[in-house]
Amino acid sequence: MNTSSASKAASEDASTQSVERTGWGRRGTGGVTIAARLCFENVVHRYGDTLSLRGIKLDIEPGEVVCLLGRSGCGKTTLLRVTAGLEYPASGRITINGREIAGPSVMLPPEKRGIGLMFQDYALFPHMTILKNVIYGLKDIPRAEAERQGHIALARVGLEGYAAEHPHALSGGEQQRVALARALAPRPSVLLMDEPFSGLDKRLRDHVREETMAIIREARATCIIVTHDPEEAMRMGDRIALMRQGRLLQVGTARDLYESPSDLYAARFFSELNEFEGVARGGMVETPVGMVSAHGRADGTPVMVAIRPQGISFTTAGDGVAGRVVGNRFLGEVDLLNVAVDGADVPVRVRARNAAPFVVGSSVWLVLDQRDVLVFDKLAA
Ligand SMILES: Nc1ncnc2c1ncn2[C@@H]1O[C@H](COP(=O)(O)OP(=O)(O)OP(=O)(O)O)[C@@H](O)[C@H]1O
Repeated sequence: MNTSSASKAASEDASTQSVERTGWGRRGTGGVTIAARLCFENVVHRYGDTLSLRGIKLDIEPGEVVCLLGRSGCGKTTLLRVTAGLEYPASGRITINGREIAGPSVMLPPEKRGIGLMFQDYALFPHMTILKNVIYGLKDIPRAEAERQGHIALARVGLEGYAAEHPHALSGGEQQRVALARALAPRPSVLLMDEPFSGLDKRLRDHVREETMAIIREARATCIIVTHDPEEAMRMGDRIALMRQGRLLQVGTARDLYESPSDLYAARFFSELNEFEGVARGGMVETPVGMVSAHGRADGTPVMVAIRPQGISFTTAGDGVAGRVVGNRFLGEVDLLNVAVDGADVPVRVRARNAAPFVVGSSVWLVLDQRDVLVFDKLAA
């Protein structure tokens, strides 16, 4: 046995063990995917003169779920399309388990990459049955085997009774699951999902999202999920990759990005902010709602201070910064108040519980929780 067949045998052995561990085999719900490492090495892409990806570097661990987050037009879909083989990178390399799938020497066609792709609109064929939709990508195996695997994939997503239906007979959530079954049927080692829940209303979305995550974890596919929604990214991603204008601005866990955003742009993604300009003096920065640490910045350094509305609370008269309530809106879990304070051009936003007594016109005193204060160099803002 040569080295490569030995390692292949080893990985097959590993996959057999994982069959037993995860229970795929016992429940007869289909074979496992061998999770893959997906690496981007300086990937650049252009649409004519538009630079849509400006040197993407990212290593995704086998079985890891990375959420790609960013504003419209930042290049999320393009990165998925380049990975899937639907677009060519201008330069750079993409590898799966060290094997180049796109780069200077190789450009594998989409069907040879072992990648499943799920589109935002599900892209189901309306004239085909659910089973035919699911087995659409299984062209290289005999029809009977493809149908067997199609039924297994439908069982995996809890739609075994729907094989003979057509897409229009299914709800939005069921169509989403058909699309997921189709993406998983060829047992891809990498699964790419473009805004997979955006077509669903909020209540259904939470439910379908949890189900989908359970299926992805069970399938052990390495996964990139594109989303606009930071909370969705925090709920689903092992890591979040925040994109801006064709670049990865920051990659890390939800906690990394929330607590230590790389700049004001990244911070704005994860919460509403009160923003103040300031200057470091004696290790502190003065803001209209109190003094905050300058985190070691030299005197005279211009900074932007960002304070989350939930980091400002009310204290007893005379203990904090004086203000006057100019707005109070009940949001259910909390009240959102606008408070006018001296030195702030716009009212300060405060999120607080049990704030009903603070009606418009009330005098209040504000105090800061330093955990909700972020300070950035002004140049980086
Ligand atoms: N087919 C195309 N031809 C020319 N430019 C394109 C094409 N597709 C996308 N672009 C441009 O490339 C950039 C990245 O687009 P992309 O669709 O990847 O962004 P996105 O982050 O997925 O946006 P959205 O969240 O709105 O889907 C944008 O400036 C966009 O206008």
